[in-house]
Amino acid sequence: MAPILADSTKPNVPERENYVNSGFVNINNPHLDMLTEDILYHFDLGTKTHDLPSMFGDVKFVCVGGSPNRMRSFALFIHKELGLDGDANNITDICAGTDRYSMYKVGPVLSISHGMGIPSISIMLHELIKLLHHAKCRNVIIIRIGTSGGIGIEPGTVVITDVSVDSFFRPQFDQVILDKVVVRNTQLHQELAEELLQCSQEISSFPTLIGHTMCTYDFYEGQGRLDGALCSFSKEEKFEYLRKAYDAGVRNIEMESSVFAAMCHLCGLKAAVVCVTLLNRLEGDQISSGHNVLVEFQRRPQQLIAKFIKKKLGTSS
Ligand SMILES: O=P(O)(O)O[C@@H]1C[C@H](O)[C@@H](CO)O1
Ligand SMILES: O=c1cc[nH]c(=O)[nH]1
Repeated sequence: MAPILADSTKPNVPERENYVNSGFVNINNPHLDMLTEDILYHFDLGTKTHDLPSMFGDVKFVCVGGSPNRMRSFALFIHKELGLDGDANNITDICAGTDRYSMYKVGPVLSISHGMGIPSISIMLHELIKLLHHAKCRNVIIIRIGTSGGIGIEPGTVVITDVSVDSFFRPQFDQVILDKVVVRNTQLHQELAEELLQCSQEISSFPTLIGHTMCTYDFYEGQGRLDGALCSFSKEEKFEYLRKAYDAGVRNIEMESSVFAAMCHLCGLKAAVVCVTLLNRLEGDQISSGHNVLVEFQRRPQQLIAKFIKKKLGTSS
């Protein structure tokens, strides 16, 4: 068993100040100072090949989500919502030189895909956080707009995460570093979550709530599904587990929030996780709603975040 450590990478400032440290991103890696060039390999960007401050210095909102198509749609949507000049269809993928992630910039909004699961979003976040640092961005808000499985709530409900919990309902992310397990905090920014909930009250077309989000390493066995290629537990055991999760305050399950919360927290980025629920896991495992319903569900977090961004920019009517 690897030794378990409390996190030693924590910036040496009180919790609250972590978010107001001149508004810059807190990078906590002394080795970076030794690099003459930093290549953000999975973005196909670099400090010598690209002028990152002029390309990204004005970014104030970063929205991330699993699918490249969703993040392109979000970029087109936010372009329209912000009433920006030019033809949105000309928006190009900044990461077109690689097929790992897609990235679109629309005014002060960056929309990036992160793929599925903790390893994929974690790589993207390392490079994104360094990009924000190199670009000297300040006061950035980062929001994951995703999909999830709900527990005991109506499909289509949008859940704003207060804390991400692991499969044992613990508010922590266990990062393996060398031969040690480093335990990291997975609290999301509470005021931001409240602000988003308030914003949602102005949208009457779908329910929104704040709750715990369980982050797993897998979609099937890891989320207690009976319909994977492998399953070693009974239907009764599945329901007992999901009911325990509900009683612990979990309202939805997805696969990225824990590392997202942990890394953003450590780097002083104000972060939120806003996921729509595609089904109620107490009613089934298969995502059987029609294509149009699922498309409409996926737009819900986008609508909420567009409203929030417009409010923040003072452009909402
Ligand atoms: O960002 P998305 O909505 O793709 O994230 C959830 C969690 C997994 O990555 C994926 C599973 O279908 O959906
Ligand atoms: O059930 C679900 C649906 C979407 N994403 C998940 O991780 N789980």
